[in-house]
Amino acid sequence: MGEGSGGGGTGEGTAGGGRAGAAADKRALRRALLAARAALPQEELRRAAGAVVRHALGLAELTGARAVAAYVPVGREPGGPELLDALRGRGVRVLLPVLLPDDDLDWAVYEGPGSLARAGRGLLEPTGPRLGPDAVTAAGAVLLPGLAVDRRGTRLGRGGGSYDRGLARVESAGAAPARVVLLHSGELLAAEVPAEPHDRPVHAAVTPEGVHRFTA
Ligand SMILES: Nc1nc2c(c(=O)[nH]1)N(C=O)[C@@H](CNc1ccc(C(=O)N[C@@H](CCC(=O)O)C(=O)O)cc1)CN2
Ligand SMILES: Nc1ncnc2c1ncn2[C@@H]1O[C@H](COP(=O)(O)OP(=O)(O)OP(=O)(O)O)[C@@H](O)[C@H]1O
Repeated sequence: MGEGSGGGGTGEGTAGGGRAGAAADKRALRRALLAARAALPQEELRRAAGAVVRHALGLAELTGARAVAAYVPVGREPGGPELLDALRGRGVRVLLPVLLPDDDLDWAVYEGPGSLARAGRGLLEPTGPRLGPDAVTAAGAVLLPGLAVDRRGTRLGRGGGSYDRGLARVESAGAAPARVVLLHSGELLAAEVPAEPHDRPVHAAVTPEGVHRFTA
């Protein structure tokens, strides 16, 4: 069933339905989206951060969730750390990812701004006890990073397959938390994001404009 070892490979880059085609198309789309993020003015980033946090905190999907898997936005990612503090202030157990050497994710509980430390790749990660990769299965909702989503809810991530693996564990455990991606304006695409069999669509996307829900 595999697509060969390690996922790299040569001879891709041409359009066409195969999986190598989708992976190459994802890489090209990622580059374009990162370039667009890099061009966003500081003022827009500030405005977007506040609006995304506000809309995210209003999500019905988060009401009643005792644990929420989230992440610490870094660089030009939408949202801000206030989201984590606000959730924690509601008594929610906020789980944050710790990137493992193979790009899989471990998880630890968010214990406040002082409990984060700089890690590789510009990330801010929790310093508390690691709960193991299966800890994400306890989340009642998952807030995901992403670069874009299409109208079907297909999400484009950073390319590590980290969240794809986490969501596969969640599914194997029989859990079905809401999956919500946080994005900038313009990252809700009219064009389709190339989908691969391992991709799990999100239920909603939060942008500075508001919440967009997808029907499965
Ligand atoms: N804030 C945040 N945390 C997260 C993720 C994420 O996307 N955002 N991840 C989602 O899976 C995992 C980390 N995966 C990552 C994969 C690639 C790069 C990356 O390409 N970094 C650039 C430098 C940062 C930049 O874009 O400026 C690099 O290494 O060149 C970063 C994180 C877990 N934690
Ligand atoms: N459940 C899984 N188990 C193992 N590898 C996986 C799984 N899901 C995806 N992968 C691998 O991860 C790699 C990256 O996948 P993809 O480009 O879809 O990542 P992404 O969705 O952009 O990243 P992320 O999930 O971290 O946001 C692919 O090579 C894929 O085969």
